[in-house]
Amino acid sequence: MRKSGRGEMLYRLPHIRPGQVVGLLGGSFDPPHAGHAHISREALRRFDLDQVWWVVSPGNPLKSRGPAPMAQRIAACEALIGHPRIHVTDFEAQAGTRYTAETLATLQSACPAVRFVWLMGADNLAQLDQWQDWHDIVARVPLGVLARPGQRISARMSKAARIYRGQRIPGRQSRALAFSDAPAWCFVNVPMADISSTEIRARGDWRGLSKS
Ligand SMILES: Nc1ncnc2c1ncn2[C@@H]1O[C@H](COP(=O)(O)OP(=O)(O)OP(=O)(O)O)[C@@H](O)[C@H]1O
Ligand SMILES: O=C(O)c1ccc[n+]([C@@H]2O[C@H](COP(=O)([O-])O)[C@@H](O)[C@H]2O)c1
Repeated sequence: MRKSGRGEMLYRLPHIRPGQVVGLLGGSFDPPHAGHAHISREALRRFDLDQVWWVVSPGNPLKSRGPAPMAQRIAACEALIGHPRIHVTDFEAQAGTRYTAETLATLQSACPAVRFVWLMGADNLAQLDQWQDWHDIVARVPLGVLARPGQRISARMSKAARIYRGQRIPGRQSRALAFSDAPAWCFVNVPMADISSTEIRARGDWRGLSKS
């Protein structure tokens, strides 16, 4: 990250044109897996996005276990993706943000002409009310929620889903989400990929250098 002549922060970000729509998939990616790639491809199509950015988190504020080093996770994401409209960013490390509300505020001021949608699996919607300033997140960007095995009911019954039930866009209108004013959210019933980073770590297939 550098400063421009006028003192603005200049971040290294994937190339994007004014007016385009970016879906942000925040995650630990410890490690990245086919489920991340699958929901990103589905999100591009179902929410009519121009790009998806994988926002690799320096560390989820709700997880006590530290992830593998950032450089290792970024390299694994880049090796896995192989899609021209899905990109990886270490934006949170550059900006020094950890909480999503802060990340979104910083990103929106860095890219005022870009439309952002926050993407998440259904498990994250179920926990959203525990995130810092979560009402601010919902007020800032539309939320695109993708089905995840075993999480459909908990997501639908979640506090966030109940409080914002009037702002839900039906799945059949998912292509309207990005151009809807926040608060707006949409749950899409995509084919599900039964895979998680936890399972891969448990199998010992990821030589993360993380501390437990
Ligand atoms: N198989 C999947 N189906 C749907 N959503 C998923 C899937 N895997 C990950 N996601 C979503 O991707 C985002 C980033 O997930 P994350 O990097 O934490 O992977 P994870 O597999 O959930 O990891 P862990 O098992 O360590 O919690 C989250 O919004 C999560 O809900
Ligand atoms: O802002 C918060 O309080 C917050 C709490 C939990 C998770 N998040 C974000 O949610 C995304 C998914 O996290 P994870 O670890 O489940 O992959 C990632 O971008 C985290 O930074 C954010």
